Amino acid sequence: MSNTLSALASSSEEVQELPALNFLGPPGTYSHQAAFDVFGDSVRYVAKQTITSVFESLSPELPFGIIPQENSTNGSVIETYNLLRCESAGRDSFVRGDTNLSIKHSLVVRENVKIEDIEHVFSHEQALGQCKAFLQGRLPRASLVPTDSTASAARALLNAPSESFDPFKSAAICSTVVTSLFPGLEVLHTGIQDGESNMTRFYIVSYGADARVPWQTPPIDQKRALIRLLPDRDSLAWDFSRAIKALNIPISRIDRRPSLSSATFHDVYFLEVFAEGGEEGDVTWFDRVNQAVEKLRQEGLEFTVLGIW
Ligand SMILES: O=C(O)C(=O)C[C@]1(C(=O)O)C=C[C@@H](O)C=C1
Repeated sequence: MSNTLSALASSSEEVQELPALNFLGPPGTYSHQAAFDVFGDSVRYVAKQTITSVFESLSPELPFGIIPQENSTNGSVIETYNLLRCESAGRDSFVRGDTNLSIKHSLVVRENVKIEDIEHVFSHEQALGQCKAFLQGRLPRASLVPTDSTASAARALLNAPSESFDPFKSAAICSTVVTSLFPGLEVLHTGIQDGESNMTRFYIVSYGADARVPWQTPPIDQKRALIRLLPDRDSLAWDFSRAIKALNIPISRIDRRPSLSSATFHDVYFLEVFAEGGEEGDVTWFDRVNQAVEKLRQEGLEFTVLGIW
């Protein structure tokens, strides 16, 4: 896996012709690995610095992307839901599928750094949140520093020492893959995530609802859709069951973020719906979702379909 990821980080002419897929870089992030599992060598991988820039860079030239959506230990990825609040979601960019990756974190240091030397631990805030027990048990006094990604935290350890940063007193939490991509780093501990199973789910996103997704290993037929709902009143005075009754379709999860309006306690809701038992019958999943949201329209509720897959 690591060799393949590093090969993909280089850009041959053949690769230049493949459809581009934005991922949270640098190479070696979990987003990169999750993308590689489903797209293999069918896309050109374009590393972006943040989850926000993965999403905001979607365009006819950079039509595909992958963004983390939730983790089984640490919960929803807030940056992703904040992006899904924007007007461009459901107008220009759409969710086209999802994929899961089992996440095994390692504590990585610059060669020869010992655990007793570590004063600072760098990583993406999701990874820091997924390793709480290890950090409290083994590095209770270390300061925890959030970074744009797990691999960028590891790569930063190779920087020269400066007044504000000492790589010889620092560690990163990331995948072991990173040590083969960035020589000079070594693994101190593996499997440091809390709990036995730690899984992150990612959304595959595209520019335009119809762009053909270049799956190499397509996920099994998923029959899901994501609907963004915007109540007209403040969320404390709003009866959510109105929307659930109107939709009348199985709902697997509801997420909620403050809306982008300036009204106090005005929240936006994200409802992920699914076809029970993969059922279809005479009506396609696409039509079923559209019929369900038509009921929301009849109720006078404001909504946007962010993706049907
Ligand atoms: O930083 C990375 O490696 C990422 O791909 C991001 C991310 C996330 O935001 O959830 C992805 C999977 C893990 O849960 C930790 C971090």
